[in-house]
Amino acid sequence: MKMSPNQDSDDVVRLHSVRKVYGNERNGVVALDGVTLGIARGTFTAVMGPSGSGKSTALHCAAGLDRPTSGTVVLDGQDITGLSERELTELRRERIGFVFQSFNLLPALTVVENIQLPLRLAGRRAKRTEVDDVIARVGLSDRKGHRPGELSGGQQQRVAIARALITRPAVIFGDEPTGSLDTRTALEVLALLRQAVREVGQSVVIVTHDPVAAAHADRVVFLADGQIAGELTSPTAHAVSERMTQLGAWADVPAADLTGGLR
Ligand SMILES: Nc1ncnc2c1ncn2[C@@H]1O[C@H](COP(=O)(O)OP(=O)(O)OP(=O)(O)O)[C@@H](O)[C@H]1O
Repeated sequence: MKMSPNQDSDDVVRLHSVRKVYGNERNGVVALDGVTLGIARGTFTAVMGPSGSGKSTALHCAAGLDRPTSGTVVLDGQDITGLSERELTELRRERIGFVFQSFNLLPALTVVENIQLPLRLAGRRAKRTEVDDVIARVGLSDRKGHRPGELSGGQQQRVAIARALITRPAVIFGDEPTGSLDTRTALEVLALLRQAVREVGQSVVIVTHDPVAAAHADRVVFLADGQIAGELTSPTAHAVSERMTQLGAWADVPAADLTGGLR
């Protein structure tokens, strides 16, 4: 395993000078413009920022779903920037968990089968106790044989969380994991993610537009115009909203100026 010289050993993810340009450098869209960011292991991080600020791109680069144009990404101690497609697929399958806004469950499979799927794909046999334990943790022990279509949105997202937890990944990435849930269900899902961080030391990184969701995190990192535009630790929903308002109001100011202005 290759460690980057700037790697903090407690960082489960580290982006170093990550730049992502869609299209070519001259006419393309600069989605990330030199992002350097470390995510401490065993913490819950929320990424926020105005629409188009590069949040999803940052998450996709960190998770090996997208390749930076330049810069490096170190995940769980491994520089993933130079990996082949096959190696990236394996990495995503074995060391990363994903929770999406749209749940992405397989409709023909039962709850248990959906949760076992990542282990099966990795050629591992799921121990029944392991699966039972994770199902109990998300509170779906009485729904094991149901199919996704027979479950509420919140229950489906809980299946997705169980599926993400089953491989004990280095990091769970969530792209708007509560985006399609009502307030109360969203809070339940956030509490589950929080619990995974607290009880098993899971590392979780989510992108969200919701200050209440972000307030469940240990740390909120703000992006604006593809650059880091500040952060909050132990955030409150109010403080997050205020910062978002400032970022929106200052949308035409270069992000470099914002960083100074916010501190
Ligand atoms: N596949 C793509 N091709 C071209 N441009 C893209 C592509 N994906 C994203 N972009 C552009 O890159 C910039 C950052 O997009 P990104 O989706 O990362 O932002 P975001 O902060 O997640 O936005 P939102 O909050 O609206 O989901 C935007 O200007 C977007 O239009």
